[in-house]
Amino acid sequence: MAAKPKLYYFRGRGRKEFVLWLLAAAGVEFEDEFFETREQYEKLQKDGHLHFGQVHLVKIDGMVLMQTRAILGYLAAKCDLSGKDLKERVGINMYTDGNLDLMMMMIAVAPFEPPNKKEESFVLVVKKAKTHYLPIFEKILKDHREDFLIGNKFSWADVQLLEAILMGEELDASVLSDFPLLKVFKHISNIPTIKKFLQPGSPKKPPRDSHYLNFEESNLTIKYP
Ligand SMILES: N[C@@H](CCC(=O)N[C@@H](CS)C(=O)NCC(=O)O)C(=O)O
Repeated sequence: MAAKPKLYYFRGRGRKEFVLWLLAAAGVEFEDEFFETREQYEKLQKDGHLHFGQVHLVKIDGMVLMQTRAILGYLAAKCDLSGKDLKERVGINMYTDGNLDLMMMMIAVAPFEPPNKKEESFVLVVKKAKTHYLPIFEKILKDHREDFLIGNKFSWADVQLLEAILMGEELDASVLSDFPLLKVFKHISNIPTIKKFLQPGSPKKPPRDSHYLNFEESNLTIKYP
């Protein structure tokens, strides 16, 4: 990759996290820019950079990219993590899209519930993960009989599944207890690029804390379609 991609987002775990994971797993260096104030974000809007008025935004290869799935699709293809042909690519897209639904509940829905509903919402997300999403991925691995979700090569679908598993374990350490194949799959966290990303001090963001939530709630018109 020629120049380093530059990522623009708020300081905290959100949609950009998926992009961070993908680039980190691919071993691509990037620059991580944060907005600390509403004004910095509005400046991007005023300068006409945000087509749909929202972030995140990635500058790469002379382009300014927006929209999570589009950005991820481009980066995955560029980093050779999107399968060997169109059939593998559409399989990867199906798995990653399904998985994004789960992760969005964890990072963009439950944390923003009012205090009296937050805990209940996290419990519900964990339940959904255990009863719906993880059984699906367990079955995919069982039927596919490979170390990876698609083909026999590490792909963007694997990166995202590991991300979702670790996010789930932050909420419930025993989330994988009924999923033996997912437990084995989790060993991909030993891939050197991923291992590095999981070390303290990497660009990986912690779950949204109350300070960051307060910032978002008072500064942003958060819309999560
Ligand atoms: N469809 C867009 C949604 C982007 C989005 O909802 N961005 C939020 C942060 S995750 C945002 O910019 N919120 C600020 C606002 O709307 O004022 C994508 O996938 O990138």
